[in-house]
Amino acid sequence: MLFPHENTNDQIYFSRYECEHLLSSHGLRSFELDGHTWPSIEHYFQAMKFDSDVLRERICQAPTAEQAAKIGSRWYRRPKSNWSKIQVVVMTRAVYISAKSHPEVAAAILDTGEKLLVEDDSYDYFWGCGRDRRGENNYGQVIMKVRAKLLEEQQTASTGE
Ligand SMILES: Nc1c(N[C@@H]2O[C@H](COP(=O)(O)O)[C@@H](O)[C@H]2O)[nH]c(=O)[nH]c1=O
Repeated sequence: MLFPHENTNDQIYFSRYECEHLLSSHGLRSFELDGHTWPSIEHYFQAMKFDSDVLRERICQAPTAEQAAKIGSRWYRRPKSNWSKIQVVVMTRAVYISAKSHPEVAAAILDTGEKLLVEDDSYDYFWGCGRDRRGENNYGQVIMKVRAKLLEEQQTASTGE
């Protein structure tokens, strides 16, 4: 059986929905960004789909990331027109700021070393790897991008540059 996650020496499979996992976007670890306090990465990401302050505020107030995702779901309302172009950058910002606000998140990301990080979602071929593992894995890519930046910052700090 392929699922659940197959972790090996060089790859880590994880789910962004597992709130307790430090690489998850659903964990309730608040951070400040763009003048608001966001309860989770998912809250910020969903709110940024829309220009309406009312809708953003509603998403920000959702008690769980799952509820924030439901309000922002493309099944209910269409995101702003440039969303598909900016969504990965928005997610990257949220993951980076979350890591800078929560040392345990930064440590968990850095702890993955050079391993390939794969968001394990049978249904999502965009953020995850999809059922056949051929998906784009954009969420895994985002975490790896943030990991490279955190590592660079750590190395700069230790060499005193
Ligand atoms: N964002 C995206 C997809 N996202 C799909 O829609 C679901 C909700 O998306 P999101 O709002 O991004 O979390 C997500 O779980 C995934 O299945 N799919 C695609 O082909 N292309 C995209 O650009």
